[in-house]
Amino acid sequence: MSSTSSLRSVAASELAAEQAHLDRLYARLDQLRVTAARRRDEALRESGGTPQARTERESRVVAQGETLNELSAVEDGLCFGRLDLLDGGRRHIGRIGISAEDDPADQLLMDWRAPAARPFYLATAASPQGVRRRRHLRASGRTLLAIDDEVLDLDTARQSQHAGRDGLVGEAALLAAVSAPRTGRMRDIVETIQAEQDEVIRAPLTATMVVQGGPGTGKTAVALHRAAYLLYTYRRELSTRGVLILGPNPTFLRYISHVLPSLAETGVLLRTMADMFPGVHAGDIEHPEVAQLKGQATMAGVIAAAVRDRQRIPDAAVALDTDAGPLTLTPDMVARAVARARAINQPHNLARDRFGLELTHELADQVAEQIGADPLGGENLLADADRAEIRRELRADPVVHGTVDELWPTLTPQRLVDDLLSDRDRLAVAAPDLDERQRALMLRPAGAGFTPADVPLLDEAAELLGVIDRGPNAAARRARRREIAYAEGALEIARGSASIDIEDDDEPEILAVTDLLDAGRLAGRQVTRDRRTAAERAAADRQWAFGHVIIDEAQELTAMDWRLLMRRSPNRSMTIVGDVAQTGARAGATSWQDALGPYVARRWRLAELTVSYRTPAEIMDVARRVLAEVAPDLATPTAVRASGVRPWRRQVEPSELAAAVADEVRAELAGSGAGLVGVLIPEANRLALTQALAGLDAERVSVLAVAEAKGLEFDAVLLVEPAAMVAESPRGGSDLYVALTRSTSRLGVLHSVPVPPALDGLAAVTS
Ligand SMILES: Nc1ncnc2c1ncn2[C@@H]1O[C@H](COP(=O)(O)OP(=O)(O)OP(=O)(O)O)[C@@H](O)[C@H]1O
Repeated sequence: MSSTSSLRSVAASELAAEQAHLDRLYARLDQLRVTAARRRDEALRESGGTPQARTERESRVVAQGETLNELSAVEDGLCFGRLDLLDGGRRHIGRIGISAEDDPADQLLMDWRAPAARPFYLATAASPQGVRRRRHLRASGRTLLAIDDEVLDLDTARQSQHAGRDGLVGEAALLAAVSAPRTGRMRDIVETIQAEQDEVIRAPLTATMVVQGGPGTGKTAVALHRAAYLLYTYRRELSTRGVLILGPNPTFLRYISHVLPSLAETGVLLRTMADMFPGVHAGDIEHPEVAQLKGQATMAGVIAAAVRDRQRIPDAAVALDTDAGPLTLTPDMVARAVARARAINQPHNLARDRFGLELTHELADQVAEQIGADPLGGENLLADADRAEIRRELRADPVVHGTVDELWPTLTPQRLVDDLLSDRDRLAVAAPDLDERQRALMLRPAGAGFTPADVPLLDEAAELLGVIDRGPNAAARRARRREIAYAEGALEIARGSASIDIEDDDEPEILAVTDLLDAGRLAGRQVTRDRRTAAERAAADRQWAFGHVIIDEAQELTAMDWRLLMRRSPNRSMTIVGDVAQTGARAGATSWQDALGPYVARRWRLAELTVSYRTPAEIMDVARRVLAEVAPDLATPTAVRASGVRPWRRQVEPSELAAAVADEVRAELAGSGAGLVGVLIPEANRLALTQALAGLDAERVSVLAVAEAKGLEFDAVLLVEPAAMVAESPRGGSDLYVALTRSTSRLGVLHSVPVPPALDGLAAVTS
């Protein structure tokens, strides 16, 4: 039960007291900023000193700069709540923690991520968690506007006998937040996190957790707040190893990118799959069927076969004109050298030296045969030292070098994949299980750019090829990698033999070693002299092992994508966020167990989000009918509110469609509802509609195919020709479900051909 008090009904003294506290907080914030700026400037002014002193100084400049960023990011909504406890205590809750200048123990403001702030999100009248009253503060800038109180003490609640509005925490603040017009940038939800979301945000670091939830249930918001929570709680581990957040497309990354700084966090790498291979930007889009083929797990075998195919055994003997005289390289000699080089189980580029050595041995034996043979048929007359000398000479022989290059070339992943996808014969050898048509589909000209579906293939190739690291500090890097690999192995064993099954026990009482230590720490701290942040270093290092990996829209990932990501997350500390009902990619997931099973068996935890904060009840009713066809066993989330606006549909002549869409968009822009308009279209209509809408307010209007609208939201959505949208893809039903649920309040459908049956019930309007 909750009671809400507005500005008018709260005693003026109460407001004045809160404003006074806010004033004190802002004064302290200003003071902290001045101190951080002064320290940074002092460090900048210092000069000279030993290299170590310089490095330390630079780190201080970076650290103070980060502190300043954090302090400026919390200006708006610095303090948004207060808990009054049953024991008489009181805590103000805000975006960061602030203590009094003269007494660090005097906590003026509690960071929302601190354990003591948790009751702000969890306490209810039925389970008050020591809280008597929860207060939401609404401010504009530094001025307090209103106070919303919820009394959680059951006695007080009973006495007041107000009409009950149970279930949601901080209902007034929540409804205000979800009803506000959208700006095209995601906002943080720290003021109104709900209990089921809080469970996910504060789950232990080591878990592999899947967050399944329908559209608008806050999966993205929760994932971002989890990143902020983890960085706050496990700062030491994560500041060295970083957190990766993977999203579906650049528009989506732009949409969410400012949320984390406003949560006062850095050290996070935001990426799409297209950028997960350093040095390659996979910009091109390709046919969904090709992407599907490239996403299948069997492609790992195809890449392995492509690498083996580059370890060539000639069909016939080859004559070599070496400095030691003419020699004959037979297929048998090469086959023996290849077999011995493969037997050392090293990646292709690293095993190449061994191949060269073995080949030289074979050739040296031939030279020895020629010049050391005993004419009387006895043992070869050459001494070991003579043979060694022959081998040395052959190793330096340019003809032998050239032969090794030809038979076992040093390869980059880019070259291997490019050669494979642009050569019919190579593809036929490496992918015999694909049929002619499929291979023909995959073929493309040499040197054509890479696509996002190529990225995991490049990564697979890089694993199998190995990198010959010759840059500065290469030896140190190799040593470091060996240490981490060893440590990860040790942790994996510890993890595998843990007696607790995390599925069965939410709060394991016995700490496993992996709860205490990760490989980075086990192996010693990540190399420190590098001044870049963990995120910057991770971006440049293909083999970086992240401290935590967060994946949004994870249902879109293919089996090959998962392989890449699991390499970046050897400790499997992951938050995997998605909705299997919204899968658009043909090789995307329809079952979490199928996607994750190969890596974590059943050791993953499922959290479900059930309330939609975006889509109003009227639109959710329509979406429900679509979902019933797409995924009958999944439930649509419950809408947190109704908008009072009925979704509609209007049929027009095909020739009038583009103009009708433009008219509707203009009407939206001119209407009273501020905010964004999303025009969601089938690919086939893109050109006509882009032309028809050219010149309209680009800040507020977006014309997008469904794949581009994943994860986004608009105040009003116009859905164009849904039947074509459904027909365009084998996952068309899911696309329609995604499209319908992008709206926060208004939905209209414009079509020239009949709509899919699930939309028949929409109110039909004429112009
Ligand atoms: N506790 C909350 N308080 C206020 N707003 C919230 C809360 N949870 C979610 N929202 C808002 O609801 C909207 C939908 O959230 P979000 O985009 O994270 O959902 P999603 O589950 O990722 O959706 P989709 O599956 O469609 O991508 C956002 O505007 C978000 O800010």
